Amino acid sequence: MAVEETRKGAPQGEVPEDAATGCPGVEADTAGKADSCAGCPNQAACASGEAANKGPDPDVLAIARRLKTAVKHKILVLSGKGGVGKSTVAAQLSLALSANHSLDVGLLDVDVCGPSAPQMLGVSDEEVRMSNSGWSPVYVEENLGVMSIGFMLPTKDDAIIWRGVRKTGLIKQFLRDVDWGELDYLIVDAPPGTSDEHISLVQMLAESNVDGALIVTTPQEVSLIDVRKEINFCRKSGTRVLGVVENMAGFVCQHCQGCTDIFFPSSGGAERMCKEMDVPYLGKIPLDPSISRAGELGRSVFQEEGNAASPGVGALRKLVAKVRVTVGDLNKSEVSDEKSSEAAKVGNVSS
Ligand SMILES: Nc1ncnc2c1ncn2[C@@H]1O[C@H](COP(=O)(O)OP(=O)(O)OP(=O)(O)O)[C@@H](O)[C@H]1O
Repeated sequence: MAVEETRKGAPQGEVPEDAATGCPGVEADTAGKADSCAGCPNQAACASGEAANKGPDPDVLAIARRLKTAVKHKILVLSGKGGVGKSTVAAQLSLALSANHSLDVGLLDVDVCGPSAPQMLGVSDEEVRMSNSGWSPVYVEENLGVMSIGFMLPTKDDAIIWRGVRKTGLIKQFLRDVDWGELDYLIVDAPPGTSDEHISLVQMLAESNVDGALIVTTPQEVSLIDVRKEINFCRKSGTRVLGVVENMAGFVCQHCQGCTDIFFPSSGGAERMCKEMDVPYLGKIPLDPSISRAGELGRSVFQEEGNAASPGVGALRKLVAKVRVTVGDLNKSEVSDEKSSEAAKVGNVSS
């Protein structure tokens, strides 16, 4: 039915068999970019021009030249809903990886409406510089660079009131024009949801060998509903789901050690949803004051004094190791060695 409707609206021969309802046709200027293209299996091929044999989009190729081989692992950090801790996970993952001085790490914050990486990495007063080879990231450490639209706003309180096209244009520029050099990891903090910017991000990276997406949720059904959509979006766009991490899952009282579910998992939480949707579950991170304090102060939660025993830190540490195993940077035996190595606790195992 959907395909029939589609075919009525587009010139003969231009609509793929499995096209989504409202397909504008593979030759159209809006091919792969129209609202109706969201979730269509041909979206990336149409957007790149491949479906119409127009040849791939030159920007997609330019991004691939920059990132495909120079950056070993590219991980998108996604969430269905805002405020679930996506930027916190992206920032702490970057900080934890870069604690291993043999790893070069970049954090690209393309959450254009709520850029928080500069604050979470403690570099909000820095400015981005332009060089002959592109924009230079701001360096938190010698082996940790960050790029965010937050650096380009005149003041911290300025809002970005841009239409979708301009936002997606900026994301494209960030992917194409930031000179990261060689990296072991590029962590991309994406906008929440499955918005236009989000779709463009995946399209723009279509030729860059992205490892996959790490999806952050809270235990509540309101967040899980959106995560299911996010997982379906990943499937349709050919993005591997590296796993789902359940953030803010319980609060452990520092006085009595009792655990309270602040965000009640009414439908069984993320673990059950992962089983139902057949995607990896990467574990829980509790609500932990040491995590929010580290984010506020722009520091690594792993290196803050007195945090070693806090439940959130242990959970984040396990997550970092699981992510490294999932992308093939560590094997499981190296992870078990981690338990006896203090340095390895922040993912500091030679790769
Ligand atoms: N496990 C946690 N324990 C304590 N505080 C947390 C935890 N995770 C996140 N937070 C806090 O929750 C707030 C929201 O987190 P964050 O900004 O990372 O969410 P987000 O999903 O990136 O939001 P947005 O999509 O709106 O950018 C922050 O103040 C952060 O410090």
